[in-house]
Amino acid sequence: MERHLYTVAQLRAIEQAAYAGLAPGTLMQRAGKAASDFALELLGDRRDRPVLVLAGPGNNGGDALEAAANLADAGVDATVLHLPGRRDASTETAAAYERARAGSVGWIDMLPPGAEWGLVIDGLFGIGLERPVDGDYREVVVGLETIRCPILALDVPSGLDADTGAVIGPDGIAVRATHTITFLGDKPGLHTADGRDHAGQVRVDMLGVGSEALPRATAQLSGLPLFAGRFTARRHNTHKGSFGDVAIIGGAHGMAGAPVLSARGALYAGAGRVYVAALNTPPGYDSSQPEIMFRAAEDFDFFGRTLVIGPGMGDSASAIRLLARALDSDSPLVIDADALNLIGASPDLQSRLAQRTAPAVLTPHPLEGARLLGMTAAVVQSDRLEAAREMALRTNATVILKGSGTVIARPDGEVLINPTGNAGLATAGSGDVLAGICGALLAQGWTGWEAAAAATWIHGAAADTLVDEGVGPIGMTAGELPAAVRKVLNRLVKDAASR
Ligand SMILES: NC(=O)C1=CN([C@@H]2O[C@H](COP(=O)(O)OP(=O)(O)OC[C@H]3O[C@@H](n4cnc5c(N)ncnc54)[C@H](O)[C@@H]3O)[C@@H](O)[C@H]2O)[C@@H](O)CC1
Ligand SMILES: Nc1ncnc2c1ncn2[C@@H]1O[C@H](COP(=O)(O)OP(=O)(O)O)[C@@H](O)[C@H]1O
Ligand SMILES: [K+]
Repeated sequence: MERHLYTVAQLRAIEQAAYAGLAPGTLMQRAGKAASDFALELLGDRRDRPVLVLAGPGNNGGDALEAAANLADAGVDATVLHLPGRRDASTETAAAYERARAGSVGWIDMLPPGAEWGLVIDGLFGIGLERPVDGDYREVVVGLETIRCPILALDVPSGLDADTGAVIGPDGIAVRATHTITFLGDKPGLHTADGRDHAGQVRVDMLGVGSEALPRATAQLSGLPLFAGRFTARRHNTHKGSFGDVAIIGGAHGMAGAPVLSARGALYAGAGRVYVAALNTPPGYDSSQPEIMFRAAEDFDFFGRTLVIGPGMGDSASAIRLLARALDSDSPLVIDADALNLIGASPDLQSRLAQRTAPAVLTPHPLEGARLLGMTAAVVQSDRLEAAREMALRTNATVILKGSGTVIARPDGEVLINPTGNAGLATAGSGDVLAGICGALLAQGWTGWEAAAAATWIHGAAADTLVDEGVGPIGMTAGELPAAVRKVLNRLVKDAASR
């Protein structure tokens, strides 16, 4: 249940249904209690430090007022910066205000410059945000940028769109929280686009609402339960043919490195045999990875092989011919980089792709995705889930829309958001490695959906391991990923065996 991600429309329905069976104010009191408990946990043994509580005009502000009253009752020095707006508050929020007023909470109406806080609680706006944060609200959010203490956002960091993870407005601003406690179900916007930077660590509190009251979520956070069953120990009586052939098709003149990175990704993710089918005259061998076999792409037989097409492939007539041949083949296919751009520009290639029956996984970054959809990258980024769904529907393929909080979509509209990975991956070639890992999993018999979900998760987890070891995020290179991927994979298999 905690993996499920709900839209604002779904959350409103959950909220209404829950409301009907409870005394007025119950949900807000529960939200306030969950928030103050988390705040006390974050303060730890620094409970003597003052806490600033930002309370906005709506029910998110009501949650904040409940939390402030609870903290004051617990002996914490809690100060509320109250920005109630012009509309009347809801009955619950008005009650929360009265409660906070009656207690020992302090009140201010602007951020005192230079004040130091042990914790800030952001209850300006939640899922009711209607427009960019401006005026006094904006001033407060700007003021928070210089405050050095944990910031706990209630429900959603104020200014962030809970559905998309985009900061609202062309020149928008949103609170950058270190932690978010989110109510009645997790939200996609906390995990993709700007979401990861603004939400920090996310905790979900269902406010006592049981899973029977929840609608079916079409989005969820990706994670091991979705594919852990695939991690089985290798049998002894196997050979290289048991683990599939992967061929990377790419490497036009001057771009020979890209398919080699994909090939290493495939090799370290367990493919039995790995080829680079190069468009340009292939090198004899790769001295640092002599296991990779090089062939000329035009003469290469695709039959019985999993293909990763696109890395460093260019847009020559030969590239287009090879792509058409790959699309028409029965081989499982990962389509990356230049191959995506070629498909975006050709209705003929688009229809060949849509007619395939063997698995196809597309791995666009936002600009490649924009070319596929005939829009700008900014529009793709403004709603990554919708863009990925649209691409999957149009191409009849599994789509991995890369970037912070990679979105994986399939044609029936189901989406996953990947929680692993970090900005160390923002370096040339890391996408090539991802395509190779995905190819290796397809070659080992995984479905497109499982391969896409697991490849993305493992790729991100490998990067997280490297950061833990001090190898990044700054200066992490794509070439360092494959060995880390191998470690992650073997650990997963070992963990699965010991369960
Ligand atoms: N209604 C319920 O049953 C519950 C609601 N909860 C909280 O209530 C929140 C939703 O409450 P609301 O629907 O009142 O929405 P919000 O509290 O997010 O904000 C809506 C209010 O802010 C104003 N507003 C929106 N954008 C603005 C902007 N950019 N500048 C200035 N004013 C702006 C609106 O006119 C409205 O008055 C949730 O996020 C959650 O925190 C929780 O207490 C749980 C239960
Ligand atoms: N800031 C980031 N946080 C998490 N993952 C990232 C970030 N930046 C890039 N990535 C990941 O790194 C990879 C980059 O792929 P891509 O843009 O195709 O690069 P290239 O074509 O150079 O290999 C993708 O898997 C993407 O999701
Ligand atoms: K908030």
